[in-house]
Amino acid sequence: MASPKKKLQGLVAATITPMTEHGEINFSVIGQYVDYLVEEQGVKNIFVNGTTGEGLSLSVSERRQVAEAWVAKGRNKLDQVVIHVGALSLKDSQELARHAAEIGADGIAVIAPFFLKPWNKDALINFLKEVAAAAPTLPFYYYHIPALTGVKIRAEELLDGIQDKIPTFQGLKFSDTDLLDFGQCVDQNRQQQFAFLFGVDEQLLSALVMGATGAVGSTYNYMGKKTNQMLEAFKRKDFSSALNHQFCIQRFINFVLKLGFGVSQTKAIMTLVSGIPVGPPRPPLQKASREFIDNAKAKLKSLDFLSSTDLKDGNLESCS
Ligand SMILES: CC(=O)N[C@@H]([C@@H](O)[C@H](O)[C@H](O)CO)[C@@H](O)CC(=O)C(=O)O
Repeated sequence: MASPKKKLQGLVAATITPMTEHGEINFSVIGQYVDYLVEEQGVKNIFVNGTTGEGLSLSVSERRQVAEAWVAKGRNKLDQVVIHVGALSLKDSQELARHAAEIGADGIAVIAPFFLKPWNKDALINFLKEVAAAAPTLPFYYYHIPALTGVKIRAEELLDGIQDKIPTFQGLKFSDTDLLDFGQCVDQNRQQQFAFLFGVDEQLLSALVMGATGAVGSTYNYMGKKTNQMLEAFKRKDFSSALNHQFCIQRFINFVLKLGFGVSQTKAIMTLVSGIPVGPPRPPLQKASREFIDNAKAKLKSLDFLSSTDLKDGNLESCS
């Protein structure tokens, strides 16, 4: 059975795939991006080619190159690099899984195929098992994101007996708000050393109470430091501080969600906060609007998430 160097825990940034204005992948900023995550955000684990990374909008060849770049630039800097290898074609998924093992990634994750869908647990397990078998030395994570895949099989049901079918299974990335399902995954698998990674950043504190061992998300790219403060407060059982941090994070996410928030807006915010030009998204997604960027910038400033001191004085909303 695959056993990772150490259990995947803490924050995992769902990396953005940097692109040029012409829609090509901008590999040249990936080294700078790794340094920014580690040095400025205190985030040492990454999840590559997932939702935020527009993995399903890249060709297989691009996905291989992106995975290679993150593994190479992250060497001796990052703790773990997990590659999302889910695809509609089992063959593509297996190729990407094999490739992740060849390049020395630390794990692979797979979403449910979402066009011709598996309609029951056995069909989904069968697909996942075939992908996992292509990389028998790598820890395998199931990426549960029913709102995007449309595959509603409960994670609790899927996890029941999963290691008998997929011996490399090491954990769950749970991107859903059903805390009953999440809690039951934790409760019913207490004897296992699985990683339970929550994927709804604005609700992470609730998931920590429910037993999450870590979190994968888009906002850890630029709010990792703030979220780490929440994790530290939770660890030392300072729940009042932890809640203040979560509320602060919620103030920002709630604000942008109301404006319309997705991968395009994540890319714009990352460029704004980090100064790393991660570029526009690839069609069918469209660039974030100027109006969104201006509003998000003002909100980030008012919450002290930007280094600028412009609006600091007398600002009641500040989270610092
Ligand atoms: C639907 C979606 O994109 N969810 C994000 C969250 O981090 C999300 O952006 C955040 O909670 C704000 O709503 C992650 O779960 C996605 C993710 O981890 C990934 O990019 O693979």
